[in-house]
Amino acid sequence: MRGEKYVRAVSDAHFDLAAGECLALVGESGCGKSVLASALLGLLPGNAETSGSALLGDLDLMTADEQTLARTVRGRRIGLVPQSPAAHLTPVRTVRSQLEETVRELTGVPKPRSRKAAEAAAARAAFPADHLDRHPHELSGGLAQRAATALALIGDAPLLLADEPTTGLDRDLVERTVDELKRHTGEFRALLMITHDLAAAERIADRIAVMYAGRIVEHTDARAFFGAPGPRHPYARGLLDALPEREFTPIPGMPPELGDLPTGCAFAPRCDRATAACDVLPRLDAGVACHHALEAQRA
Ligand SMILES: Nc1ncnc2c1ncn2[C@@H]1O[C@H](COP(=O)(O)OP(=O)(O)OP(=O)(O)O)[C@@H](O)[C@H]1O
Ligand code: NI
Repeated sequence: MRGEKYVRAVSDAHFDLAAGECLALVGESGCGKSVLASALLGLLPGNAETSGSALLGDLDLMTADEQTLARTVRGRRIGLVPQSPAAHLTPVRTVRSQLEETVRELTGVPKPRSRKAAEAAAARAAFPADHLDRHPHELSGGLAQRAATALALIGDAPLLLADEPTTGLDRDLVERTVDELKRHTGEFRALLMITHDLAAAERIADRIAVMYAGRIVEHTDARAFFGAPGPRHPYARGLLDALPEREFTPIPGMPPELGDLPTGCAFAPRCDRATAACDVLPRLDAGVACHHALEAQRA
């Protein structure tokens, strides 16, 4: 940023994802979820700096050049359901023409047959056929979301990256959309779903990674997280307890500024279990980045 200032949007993120698996990445607004997704696709803004590696098969996405990413990765090896579909769709062209072009480009279906294939792609994402000839600005948020999902599924990519794929959708459509993503993932593809919607995550995720202030603070089996023994990190527990169908108690305070993070645990100022030990940054160990949670586990 200007004036030699740095924003640490994502730090020490580490996870793997196998074919047939769904990992849900959850955490509140601004914690770094979309930055992580953009980094995997080589779509970070020009001033961003990255280090580390992200292997997709043998290809390191962090060091791959733009041509490789553009020609072989985006759409083909990683399908993206973008966070802001209205901004992602081309404003001056109809949904139909964008779907048809994507079908021809990614699947090699020739022009005469691309119309039918585009309609099938729309139907997969529950995008209504009678809206295909509309432009993006003529769509509601939920319809733009479905158009973006339809586009993301066309390339049959082995990894699907869905950034808030259910924003703006009603509950039954949320369920329908995540079920379709899960069905599409099947045995042979992997799904990384970024979401605020813990109910959607519970419905389809095998594993949950909880992010706070740019770090993954808990990474665990979804069944253990939503059922027993439940979340172990105090922040993750707070997220679940904040749900209306649970205790409906919000986490007090606000997340920190990522440009001005404490050296220790970033959640400590909001945590009722914080002690002097939390001045030392807890690393993710046995799936949780909290000194107290680890202690409780060892006891
Ligand atoms: N282009 C940018 N320039 C500077 N800082 C940025 C930029 N994009 C993101 N950030 C920083 O990275 C942080 C994480 O942003 P990100 O979009 O990943 O959050 P998120 O977890 O996806 O939130 P949301 O749930 O609202 O989409 C932001 O809080 C912001 O400080
Ligand atoms: Ni985001």
